[in-house]
Amino acid sequence: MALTYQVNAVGKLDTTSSLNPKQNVSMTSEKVSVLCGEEDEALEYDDDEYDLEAFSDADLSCEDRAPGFSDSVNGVVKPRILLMGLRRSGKSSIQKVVFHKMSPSETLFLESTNKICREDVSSSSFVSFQIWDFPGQIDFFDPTFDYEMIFRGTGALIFVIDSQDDYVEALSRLHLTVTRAYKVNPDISFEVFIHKVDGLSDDHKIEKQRDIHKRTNTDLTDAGLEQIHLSFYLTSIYDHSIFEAFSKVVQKLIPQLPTLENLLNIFISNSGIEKAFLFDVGSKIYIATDSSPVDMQTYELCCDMIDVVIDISCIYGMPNTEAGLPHDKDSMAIIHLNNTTVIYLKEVTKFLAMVCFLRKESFARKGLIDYNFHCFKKAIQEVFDVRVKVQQSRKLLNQRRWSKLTLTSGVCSSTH
Ligand SMILES: Nc1nc2c(ncn2[C@@H]2O[C@H](COP(=O)(O)OP(=O)(O)OP(=O)(O)O)[C@@H](O)[C@H]2O)c(=O)[nH]1
Repeated sequence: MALTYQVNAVGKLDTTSSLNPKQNVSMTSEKVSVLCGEEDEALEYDDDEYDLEAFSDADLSCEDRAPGFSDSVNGVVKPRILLMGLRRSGKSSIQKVVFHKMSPSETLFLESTNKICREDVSSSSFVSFQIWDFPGQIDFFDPTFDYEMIFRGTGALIFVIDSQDDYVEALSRLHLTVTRAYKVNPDISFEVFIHKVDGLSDDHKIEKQRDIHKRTNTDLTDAGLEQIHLSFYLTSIYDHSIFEAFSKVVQKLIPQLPTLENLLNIFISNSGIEKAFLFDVGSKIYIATDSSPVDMQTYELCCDMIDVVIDISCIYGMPNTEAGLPHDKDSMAIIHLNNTTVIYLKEVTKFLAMVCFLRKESFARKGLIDYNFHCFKKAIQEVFDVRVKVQQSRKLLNQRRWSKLTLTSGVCSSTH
């Protein structure tokens, strides 16, 4: 099923900021060399030839069971993102809004979390991780809480601070959490969400961020741990800031990020495109963008476009029985804004979509853009292929290790 529609939207987008798509471009794949910038004609090709779906799967489920390490047995070790913070700081709301499409007002009725809630997020081969939502009252000194085991397999630790509340206690908890986690695993990226900023004025937000930043760094320096780096984000579930912040956290866990960025740089510089994002459609997390700066307004427009595409697909699209989605890898959408900007969305896989910003004049060369997009898709498939191969060999290795272990323990028990 291919969805093609055009929406004339009235909106104002500042596209005057100079974007320099050519910076930091380097060839990463042989296939990329086929991207062309001179030709201006539509080229025919068979899009179905490259079936990226074979490498994608969707699994979004909240599990109440106790955390375990079964994934490493399968060879697929998903990076873990921990959501920590004081009670009622907004941890579960963040998870529900970003990954379950819960409307922000519904979070008012969320019950307090009383045990660790683990959730697998695998929207595509690139977006694959686990989120562990911790109850606010977790006690590190409780002997039943094995924090070493938890921090050892963690990729990112998000600490949520309620900015509308007094944050003195939250800061001492943050310090305790970060120092403990760092001692167990210095590779964790520490992310601090200064949350619920929707109730604050712009000046107030900046002031709070500066104050929190200063206090945490002073505490770390006093403890002789100034090498720990914390990243700060101002977030709210009532706007796009939470999606943007989560995008940045997830990007740090994607080892192929530099390759994806290079591919996007090459794609836009050869297609007359000003900005391109690679989105995980389900969560509206962007997993990569070109090297030009991201402004919030552009990101919000992308999110709005994805919402429009999903809504129209749900109403008019035929459900894809295989994945249960109303859109598929051939879906695309074009929105013309009234300031000569065009937003072009094209699905890369069932779960990933590219959203591009370009001027009307550049869009006249749609044939060239589509051809370059086709090459981009091929190059991405190569990156997927490498990843799949690595995972398969890891799986094989682990299976061998396990069968050896079982054999040894079997021999031991029979000799007793
Ligand atoms: N104004 C505002 N309120 C928020 C925001 N995020 C969450 N909340 C509210 O904060 C309250 C607590 O949210 P929860 O998600 O249950 O908090 P929690 O950290 O999971 O709480 P525990 O499970 O007790 O640890 C709810 O009433 C939410 O509606 C936000 O960005 N802005």
